[in-house]
Amino acid sequence: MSMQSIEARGLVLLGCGKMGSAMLEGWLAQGLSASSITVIDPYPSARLEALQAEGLHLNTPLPKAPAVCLLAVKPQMMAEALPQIGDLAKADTVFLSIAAGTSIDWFEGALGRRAPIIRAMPNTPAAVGRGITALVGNAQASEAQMAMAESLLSAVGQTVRIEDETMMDAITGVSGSGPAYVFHMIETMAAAGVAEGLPEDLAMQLAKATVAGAGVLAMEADEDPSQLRVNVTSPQGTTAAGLEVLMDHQTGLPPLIKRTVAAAAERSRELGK
Ligand SMILES: NC(=O)C1=CN([C@@H]2O[C@H](COP(=O)(O)OP(=O)(O)OC[C@H]3O[C@@H](n4cnc5c(N)ncnc54)[C@H](O)[C@@H]3O)[C@@H](O)[C@H]2O)C=CC1
Ligand SMILES: O=C(O)[C@@H]1CCC=N1
Repeated sequence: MSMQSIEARGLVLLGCGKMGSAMLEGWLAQGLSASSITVIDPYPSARLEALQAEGLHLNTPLPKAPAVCLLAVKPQMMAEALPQIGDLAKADTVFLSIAAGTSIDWFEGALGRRAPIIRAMPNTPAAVGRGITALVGNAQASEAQMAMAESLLSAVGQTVRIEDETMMDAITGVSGSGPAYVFHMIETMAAAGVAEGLPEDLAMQLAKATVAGAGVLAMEADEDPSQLRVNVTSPQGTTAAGLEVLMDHQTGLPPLIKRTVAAAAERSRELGK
């Protein structure tokens, strides 16, 4: 099964907030037609309402047997929201959850043990086709259904299949939440530039372009990120002076990022309880 079968059978999106809409924008940009998508959301955005003119179904009755139902409400809202799509558990529909923390076992309890369920953790760069999504399926999710979910998710970035669902907490801490850390890095670099005397606009332009450029270089270069770092660093130069602060094992980025990712992973574990 591929994007064509999703186009033909339809896709239901339960909850279309920040992450759901990031993925939706990515799919629309990839050519999935708005008319193949049904969104269920009690608080639709103006963008969703506008997409109705292009054929998107908003809070309408569901198609009988959509290829996939993406579950994208908050973990705390999932139990309340699921009855709206419960009937699809009798159809040959794959449930694809992106909810942090919420386990496959929990979904099997809610939707029935026979339902094909795939748990995924995407991130918001999906909106520009540069996301990364990890996914793992239950025993009922067939290879064809896993491949279908992968083709849907790979339309908005990279995908990686995992075998061990418990890795999802750490994955959430690294890549699910990770864009927020990087955005904060941009904010703090820009603020630091202002503190050094730059105008705000220029500092933000420099910070954004630097993070974006370094990200693309990290993806495209043959060298690994540590070598790319070395390449910037002239002996006794400016970067060496900066990195001495940033790489300090007590007060620098390594212990800070370790604690940051650990706190996010721990919250993911808590959400699963
Ligand atoms: N924001 C992110 O970067 C990421 C979020 N996630 C997961 O995606 C899910 C959604 O997160 P966000 O988009 O950030 O939250 P959000 O709050 O922006 O979106 C949730 C949407 O669900 C809707 N909703 C509330 N009750 C509903 C109901 N009963 N039926 C249908 N829709 C309902 C809300 O109106 C809202 O539009 C969460 O489970 C989160 O763990 C996963 C990866 C990254
Ligand atoms: O903050 C959250 O809980 C969600 C999951 C990963 C990113 N956002």
